[in-house]
Amino acid sequence: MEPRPAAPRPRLCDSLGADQTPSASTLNAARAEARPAGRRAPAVAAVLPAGGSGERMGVPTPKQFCPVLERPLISYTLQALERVCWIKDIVVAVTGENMEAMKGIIQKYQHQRISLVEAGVTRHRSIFNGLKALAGDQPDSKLSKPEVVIIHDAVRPFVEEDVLLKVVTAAKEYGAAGAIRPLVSTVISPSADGCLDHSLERARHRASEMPQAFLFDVIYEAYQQCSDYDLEFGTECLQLALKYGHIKAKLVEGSPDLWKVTYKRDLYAAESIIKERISQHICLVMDTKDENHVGHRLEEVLKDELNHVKVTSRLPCHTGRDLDQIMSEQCYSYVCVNVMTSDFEEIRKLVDMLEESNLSILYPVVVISVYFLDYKSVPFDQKMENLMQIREYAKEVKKRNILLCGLLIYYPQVFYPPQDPSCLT
Ligand SMILES: Nc1ccn([C@@H]2O[C@H](COP(=O)(O)OP(=O)(O)OP(=O)(O)O)[C@@H](O)[C@H]2O)c(=O)n1
Ligand SMILES: O=P(O)(O)OC[C@@H](O)[C@@H](O)[C@@H](O)CO
Repeated sequence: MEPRPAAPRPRLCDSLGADQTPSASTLNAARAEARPAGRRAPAVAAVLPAGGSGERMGVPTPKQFCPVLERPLISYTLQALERVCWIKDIVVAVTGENMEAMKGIIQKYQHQRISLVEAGVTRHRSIFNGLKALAGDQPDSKLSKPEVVIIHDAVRPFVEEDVLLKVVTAAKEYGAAGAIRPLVSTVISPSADGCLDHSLERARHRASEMPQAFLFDVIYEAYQQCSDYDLEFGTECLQLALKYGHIKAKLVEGSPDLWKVTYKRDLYAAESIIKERISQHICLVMDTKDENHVGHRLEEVLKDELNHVKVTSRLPCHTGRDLDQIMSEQCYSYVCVNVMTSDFEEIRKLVDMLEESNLSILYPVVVISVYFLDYKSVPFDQKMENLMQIREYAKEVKKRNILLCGLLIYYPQVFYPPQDPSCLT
C-alpha cells in the first residue's frame, strides 16, 4: 500500500524536540492541524499487551502488577493513556489468572475507557487478541473499529501525549509509525563459535521503543497473515507491517522516558521518577491571615532553597475555594503551619478536602503539620497530650494514602510570632 497523500504535516513534529514537553497550546495546535479542516479526527484506540510473566524481573508477581509507591505499575500506564482525551478505547490483554486482579485495579483507581481481553502465550498473540476485540469480530464486543490503533507496552508508564500524537499523526500519513531512541550500547553480531562476527555502526541504528501506531487495517491484516513463527518469536510490530503490508513505518524520535520496565532496577528507577514528578509542588497552608505569619517566611526560604519546586501558600482552609484551587493544581505535598491553633481541626479540614478530591487515590499525599507552642504560656504535658492524638489520626488517614506527620516547635515567648524560619528547616 502506498503511503496516503501527504496531509499537511502538523507543526508538532517540527517544532518540538523529542525531549520537550509541549505546551497545551502546542498540543491543541497540533491536534487541530492533524485534523485537516472539515475532516473529523481519526478514531483512535490503544492496545496494551499486559499478559507477560516478567521473568527477567525475577519476582513472582508479573512486573505489570508490581507495586510502585503501593500502586501497580500498569495503573500508571493506564493513567498516562487516559489523560489523552482523543484515545477513545484502551484494550488491555491480561492472562485469565490475572483478569480479576486487573478488574480490581480498574475499579480501585477509577480507570475509564478500559476493555479487557485474554492475553496470548506471546506478546504478539496478546496484541493480536486486542486487535481482534477492536475489529468487531467478536459478537459481544462493544468496541468499534478505530481508524488508527496505538500499540503500547503496559510496562512503559512514562508515555506523554506529544509522542502519542506524533505516532498517530505519522501513522495516518504513512500507515505505520513507531518511537525510536538512540542506542546506548553497540549492537554486535556473534559468530556460531561465540566470537565477534561483526558490529553495527551504532550511529546508524536505533532502538525500537513504544508507542507505535498503525492504520488499523494495516496492522490487523498483517497479524491475520502472520506465520506461527512470527507470532511465537517476533518482537517487532513495525516489522509485521513491513513484511505483510509492505508499509515502511515512519520513525519518530521519542523521549528518554519511553523505556520499558524489564529488570528490578527499572522498578526502582520508575519509583524515583514518579516521586520526583509528584514532589514538584509544595503548598503551605496557614492557620491565620496574619501577614507576619511564620509560614510566609518559610515560603520564602523554601523558594530560595528549592528553586526547582513550585511553592505556593494558602490562607486557612476554611474557604473551600482556596483548597479547590490547590486540588486543581494536583499538589501532593502540604505543610500546615499552625501558630494559633493547637488542636488539629484545620488538619482534619484539609485531609477531608484531600479525600473528597480523590487526589490520594492515585498518589500518596504528604501532609506535614507544624505546631509552634509557646512553652511559657502552655504547660508542656497538656499540649503534648493534645498533639499526641495526631499519631492515632495519622494511622487512620494512612489507610487512605495520606501520609500525615507532626512537627512540634516549642519556643520561648520572645520569638513570638516566630520570625526566624530557620527553626522550620
Ligand atoms: N505473552 C505475553 C508476553 C508479554 N506481554 C506483554 O508485552 C509487554 C512487553 O513484553 P516484555 O517486557 O517481554 O514482558 P514479559 O514477557 O512479561 O517479560 P519477560 O520477557 O522478562 O518475561 C509487557 O507489557 C508484557 O506484559 C504480553 O502481553 N503477553
Ligand atoms: O521483546 P520484549 O517482549 O521484551 O519487549 C517488546 C519489545 O521488543 C518492544 O516493546 C519494542 O522493542 C518495540 O517493538
